[in-house]
Amino acid sequence: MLDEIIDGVRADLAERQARVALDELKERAAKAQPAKDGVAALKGDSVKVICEVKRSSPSKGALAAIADPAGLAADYEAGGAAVISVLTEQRRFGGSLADLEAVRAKVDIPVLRKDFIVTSYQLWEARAHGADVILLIVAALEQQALVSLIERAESIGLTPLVEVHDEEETARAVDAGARVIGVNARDLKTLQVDRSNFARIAPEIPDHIVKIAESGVRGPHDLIAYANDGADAVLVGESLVTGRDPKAAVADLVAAGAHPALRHGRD
Ligand SMILES: O=C(O)c1ccccc1NCC(=O)[C@H](O)[C@H](O)COP(=O)(O)O
Repeated sequence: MLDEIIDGVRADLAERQARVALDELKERAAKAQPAKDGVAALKGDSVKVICEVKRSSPSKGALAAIADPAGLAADYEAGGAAVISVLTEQRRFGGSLADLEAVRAKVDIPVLRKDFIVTSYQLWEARAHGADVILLIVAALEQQALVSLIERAESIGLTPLVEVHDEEETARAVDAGARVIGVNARDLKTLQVDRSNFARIAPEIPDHIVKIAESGVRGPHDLIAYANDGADAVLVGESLVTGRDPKAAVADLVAAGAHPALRHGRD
């Protein structure tokens, strides 16, 4: 699945690279408002909530039309989201850089470009379109590429969220210098969600690194379970975009994440 997605990403990327020169992106990035600090947004007494703009997915197909991604992001922000995640991959997730730019223009909190990043060109694209945080998927990158993308992202002000699925990828993320690691519960081969991944892998992540539990959060009970296993933040897509009231759903998650009982061990 990952290879198939990345083949499509590379084809779309080649088309954009033929249209937009790297120097032009760098000029746009220089004019963008300075990147917000993703690490600061994800740390604190409470468990933070990253809310995703997600139209469709390989595992579920169409989820929600989302005619107004910026309006949805504004609802997420009003509900108390710490970061907005915008899927910009087009073929499987129905996203775009235009979505990223619209969301950036609407909200004040950091925005994550969630995509399958394989070259530094995509980092400049992310910055030029207003992203503050970018996703790097360990399974999609050789170690040298991972190290250099983390360094390049940091050098242009982006916070890399480094995504892992198992212990080996976690060791690679730590060695590469990740400051934020996301453990994705969704297996990239079977697309099945196994929430117990986080509890197994979190102890391998050093304390100074921000820990994010990604995928499969259906409501406050899943946030609480992830928090009890050491999550500093959760990343939520499907349950928010398919629910009736995203703002209220985010507020419920944020309230659960702020419960004093979860503070034990986080101070
Ligand atoms: O969502 C998928 O089907 C998927 C398949 C292959 C690679 C990535 C995929 N999703 C990206 C994500 O990581 C999720 O959108 C994100 O963690 C939110 O998950 P959820 O709350 O379960 O929608």
